[in-house]
Amino acid sequence: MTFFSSSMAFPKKKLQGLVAATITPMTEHGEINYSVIGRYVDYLVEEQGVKSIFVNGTTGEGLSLSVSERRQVAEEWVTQGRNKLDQVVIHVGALSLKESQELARHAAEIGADGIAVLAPFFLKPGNTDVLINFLKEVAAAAPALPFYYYHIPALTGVKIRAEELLDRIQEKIPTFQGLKFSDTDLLDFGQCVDQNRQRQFALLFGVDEQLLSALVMGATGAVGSTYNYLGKKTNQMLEAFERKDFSSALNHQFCIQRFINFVFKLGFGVSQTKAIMTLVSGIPMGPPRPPLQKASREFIAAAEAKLKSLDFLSSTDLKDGSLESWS
Ligand SMILES: CC(=O)N[C@@H]([C@@H](O)[C@H](O)[C@H](O)CO)[C@@H](O)CC(=O)C(=O)O
Repeated sequence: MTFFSSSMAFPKKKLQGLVAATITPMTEHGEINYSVIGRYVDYLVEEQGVKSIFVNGTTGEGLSLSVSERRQVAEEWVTQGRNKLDQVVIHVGALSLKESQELARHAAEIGADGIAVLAPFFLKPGNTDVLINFLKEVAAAAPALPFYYYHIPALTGVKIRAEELLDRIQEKIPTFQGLKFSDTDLLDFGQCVDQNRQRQFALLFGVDEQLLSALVMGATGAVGSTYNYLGKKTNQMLEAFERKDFSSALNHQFCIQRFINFVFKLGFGVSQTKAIMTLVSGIPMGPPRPPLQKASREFIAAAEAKLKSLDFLSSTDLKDGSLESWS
């Protein structure tokens, strides 16, 4: 899956376009349901036009899985995605440096296209250099894999600005390839773009409801949870933006916002993402892992009605994901 340029031992295939932050499907008993991952890959590619994935991140409940589960999930996505997906990036961040390194080595062994790491969020790095040194140790465990920093300050509580990190990380981590920027601070994001004049790094935006603003600012791609089921719609927005039809792009973004705003008011997170994906794709995603709780029937009914009213879902699209099968 990876291209090597002749002058460098380092893979340079750019991660771009929409990247789905994959859900980890589970059985009703809370075990990982590996059996549906093949179908999930086909769904992303054929129905949503999404050809790259970000595995074991926030949406994938990566930090709620054991190391052995994370390895198996990564392996299944790489295996099922072979010759179908453009890029499979594995999130290998963990509180333990050793675990993170093990996962990074494993990602390299199985032929993943890149790794991403978030800031350790319990005993936190106190400043930018300390954070970069931690990331460097992980990156060094997979010296041939592109490395991405996963910036998600609202969840990690690590408020180090991405533009400061970008400024210093390049000389410390030779495999550094870019950022996944999951924050609404467009000043910080804009300053990252401003520094990236040669466009050598991938600057991937991670707030789906604000993607158009980030595209204007210079995002080179996007990673998010809604691309699992709104990938087709978001791709239409990207196409409109590409052809400089900003009024259509804005209409698409507003339509996506109407849905996200609606579910936000009901309470939206990984559990609800699992339920919506089950509903839209017909592929059972199962419950989340505790402490997260399964989305309620009321949430599903309301989300289903909204998806239909926005034309994101027709009655004929509903398969076994419909509310009738929701227990
Ligand atoms: C906090 C959070 O889960 N953010 C999502 C967004 O895609 C988010 O679900 C979306 O913008 C709706 O708010 C992604 O940035 C997370 C992500 O890419 C991941 O699962 O690793």
